[in-house]
Amino acid sequence: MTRKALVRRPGPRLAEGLVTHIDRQPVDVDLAGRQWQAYVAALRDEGWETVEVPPADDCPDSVFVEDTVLVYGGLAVISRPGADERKPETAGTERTLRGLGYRVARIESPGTLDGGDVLKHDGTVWVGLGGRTNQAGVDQLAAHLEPLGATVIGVPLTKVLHLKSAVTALPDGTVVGYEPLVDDPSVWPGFLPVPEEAGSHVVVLDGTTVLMSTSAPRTKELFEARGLRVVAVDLTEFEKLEGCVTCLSVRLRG
Ligand SMILES: NC(=O)NCCC[C@H](N)C(=O)O
Repeated sequence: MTRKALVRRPGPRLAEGLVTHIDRQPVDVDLAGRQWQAYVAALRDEGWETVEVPPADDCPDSVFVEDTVLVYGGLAVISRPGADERKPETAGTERTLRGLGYRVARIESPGTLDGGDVLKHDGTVWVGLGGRTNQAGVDQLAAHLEPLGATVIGVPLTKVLHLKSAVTALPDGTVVGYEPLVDDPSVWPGFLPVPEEAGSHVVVLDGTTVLMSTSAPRTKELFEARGLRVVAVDLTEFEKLEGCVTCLSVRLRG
């Protein structure tokens, strides 16, 4: 299996990125650049080839490349971000994925969808319906993915920015989240509560390894006790903008 990850380097306006559910804190753009380099290095060290999407420096939030697309098998569904400021970010992602040979579909108006609202595991696709993604966006995504065998399920989301700000899945499919921020944990049988908000966010690197933030040391121990290997990176400057470990890349498992 080839493992590639799309990334997009942070632009000079990063500190102006959107904040919705948390208070704005000053972002150190130089430190963010170093944290991004370390994130990319961690992916490479774990055997992922990283592919840079061309910068979109007019868009402060462009580093959060996950929001611009949803990839399922050989299909790239280009998103239509719920925040108008972020809509121009999708063009570069589309060019890059076409260049890699992906078929392309698009979420069209009046639909909106952010990639961060989409959690996939084993043919099931949960989509957070809240601030950034609307029902038309979910319906369009379902129309694109159901012919490929996926089951698409809309999930209410009110407490955080994106579904994957609340929950992600471990390699075995166990959905993890910080309960105070999850609207309805009963959506996922076997839901595993974690003790820290940043512990909700994992990127699956392989069948036994996850990437997560150093901001969740107790959750790291919990995952290690379950037999997982955890690679941890500092993401403080992106966390100040409601970003997390998932949103800085798009994982392509070819
Ligand atoms: N998928 C993600 O979790 N994306 C984070 C996006 C954060 C950005 N400041 C935004 O509000 O759109």
